[in-house]
Amino acid sequence: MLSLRELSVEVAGTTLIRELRLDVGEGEVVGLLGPNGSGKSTALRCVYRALAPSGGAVLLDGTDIAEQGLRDTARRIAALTQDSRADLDFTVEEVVALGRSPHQRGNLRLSARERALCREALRRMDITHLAQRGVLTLSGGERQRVLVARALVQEPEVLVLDEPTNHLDVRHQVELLKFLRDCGLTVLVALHDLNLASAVCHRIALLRAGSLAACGTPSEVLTPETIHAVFGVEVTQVTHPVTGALQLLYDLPADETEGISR
Ligand SMILES: Nc1ncnc2c1ncn2[C@@H]1O[C@H](COP(=O)(O)OP(=O)(O)OP(=O)(O)O)[C@@H](O)[C@H]1O
Repeated sequence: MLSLRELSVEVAGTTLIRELRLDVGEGEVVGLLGPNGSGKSTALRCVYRALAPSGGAVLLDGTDIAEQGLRDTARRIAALTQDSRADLDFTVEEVVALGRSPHQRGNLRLSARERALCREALRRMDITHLAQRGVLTLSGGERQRVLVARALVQEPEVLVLDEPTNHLDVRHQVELLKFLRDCGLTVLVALHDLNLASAVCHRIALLRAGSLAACGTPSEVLTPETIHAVFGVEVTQVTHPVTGALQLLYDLPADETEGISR
């Protein structure tokens, strides 16, 4: 269980996160949603320890992660972040293998089991055909899938992802989110697409100006009233005719669309 306990972040006298309290149960997928600048990335940075909170704590199975070594945390929490980089002149295969580094000491020498793990991650992310390509030659979406594969070979208990669907085409967005739903890991994922979040997340935590505005199942949180209060847009709720998932249609005012040439 991952728990954010009254997590607060203050930078240069400005409060970016205010006493955020959130639990992500084992095997649960929780979506972190909210407008630009509401604090999603800042909260996630505290979880993968790129940032130390000014108050509160991040607990993993009841233990404050700040009391563990960074390597210990990296064995248990893998992150795909907006700052994740794959800009070394390495092949895809080499970058994915780097996911094993928290489990190793000294030179990276993979066992047969670890090599099989890497092959499986390449297959899952549909990048086996890119294994020998230099990462610098990849498209944004291909590179994003390499970073997810690298996180998977870390064999974490918790996956933290900051807008992982960035750069992905619609097929790979759907496949990644389906994978997150089915992988059995504890997942905390920042997303902008409310409909994808509704389809994949067990629960949604909605941030507004660094505070929790709402938290609950997609149908509890993604109400027209809450969406209007937090994002300032009008939506209509519909039920997906096939999956039964709650989906939102955005109500664009007619007078503002009249001028758009078709
Ligand atoms: N080091 C910093 N110093 C000052 N302000 C910061 C710092 N880091 C983040 N902020 C501010 O904190 C707020 C929250 O930023 P954050 O990146 O967490 O938002 P977000 O919800 O992830 O946004 P987005 O949806 O645009 O990715 C923003 O207003 C940002 O400008």
